[in-house]
Amino acid sequence: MDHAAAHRGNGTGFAPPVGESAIEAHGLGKQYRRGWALRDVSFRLPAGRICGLVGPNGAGKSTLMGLTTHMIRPTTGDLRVFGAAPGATESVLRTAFLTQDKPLFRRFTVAETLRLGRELNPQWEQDVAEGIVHAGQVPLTAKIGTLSGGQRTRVAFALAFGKRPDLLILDEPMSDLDPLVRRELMATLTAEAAEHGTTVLVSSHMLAELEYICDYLLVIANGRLRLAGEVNELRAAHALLDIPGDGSFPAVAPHTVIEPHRGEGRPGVLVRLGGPIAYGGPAEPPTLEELLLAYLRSPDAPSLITPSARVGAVRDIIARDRQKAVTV
Ligand SMILES: Nc1ncnc2c1ncn2[C@@H]1O[C@H](COP(=O)(O)OP(=O)(O)OP(=O)(O)O)[C@@H](O)[C@H]1O
Repeated sequence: MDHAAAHRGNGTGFAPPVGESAIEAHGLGKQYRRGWALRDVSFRLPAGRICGLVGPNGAGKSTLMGLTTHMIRPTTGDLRVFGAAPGATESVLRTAFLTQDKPLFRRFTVAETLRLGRELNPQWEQDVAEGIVHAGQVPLTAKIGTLSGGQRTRVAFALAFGKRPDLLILDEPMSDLDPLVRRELMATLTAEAAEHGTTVLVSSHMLAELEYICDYLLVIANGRLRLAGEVNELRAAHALLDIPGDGSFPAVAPHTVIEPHRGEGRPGVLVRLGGPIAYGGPAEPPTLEELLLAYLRSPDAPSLITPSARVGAVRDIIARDRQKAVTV
């Protein structure tokens, strides 16, 4: 699923060409009194991708989203949204952020909430926002405070989509939705993203659902980046082999064992491939869920960043910015 191919911008005049970075982080870190929430994180998220952000509780996912939306300032490093600082007007206009707590004014009606969205956002699309609200039979006259948690989430989704952002950031958006509504809103998400080339960064603990919507992936554990890149490339870089997981089997030599004992019925050992598979037994690519579970269970596994997710050295970025400043 390459949403970049479908990109046609949002009429803001900021439409990213194919190949542009939606997010670029260089040596990004955030330190609190208790320690580092995020440390030395460098990656790029190409525009037009739907990217899952995965990691255990406390891994640093919300911190990364907060840094991307200028709600948190970095301790080290640098982050750009479509080439601009997160607090710059260009980035703010192009980004919508749906937080875990989805703050809405409880005394406003749904219609008033959407009106506020329209007044605050120059690119507002009332039809899109109302369509999402109507699909859930949420009355426009109802006060936000009287809605169920799931209905409030739907209104928050309508606000985020109505803004018609180039970058949509969703922090565990689906956790309070019933399975049917989750499916419906995921279908809305993928259809909107494909039609408008929206880049989506979505954090979730629901691994099977991420498989359904994501074509790109960032995995964080203990504040550090473990995996980054296209789902297909990351899956293809691994295999499930039917060998002993203790490294005693000679064929494991060029490969790195990520998880030795999965115990889930499929061939036993998940390896990162280091060369051709040189044994006659079964070798299957892992599903996205199997890959994610293996990395979540093995937080010390070496990191893997595919070429499209790699960034240049910070000095290249500084040189590029200087060049921009000269040519503008
Ligand atoms: N304002 C803060 N002050 C101090 N520590 C913080 C603050 N915010 C986050 N942290 C710490 O930073 C680390 C990363 O937290 P973060 O909320 O980014 O994790 P997360 O991956 O989003 O977790 P979850 O899946 O539980 O939502 C945690 O150890 C957390 O306790």
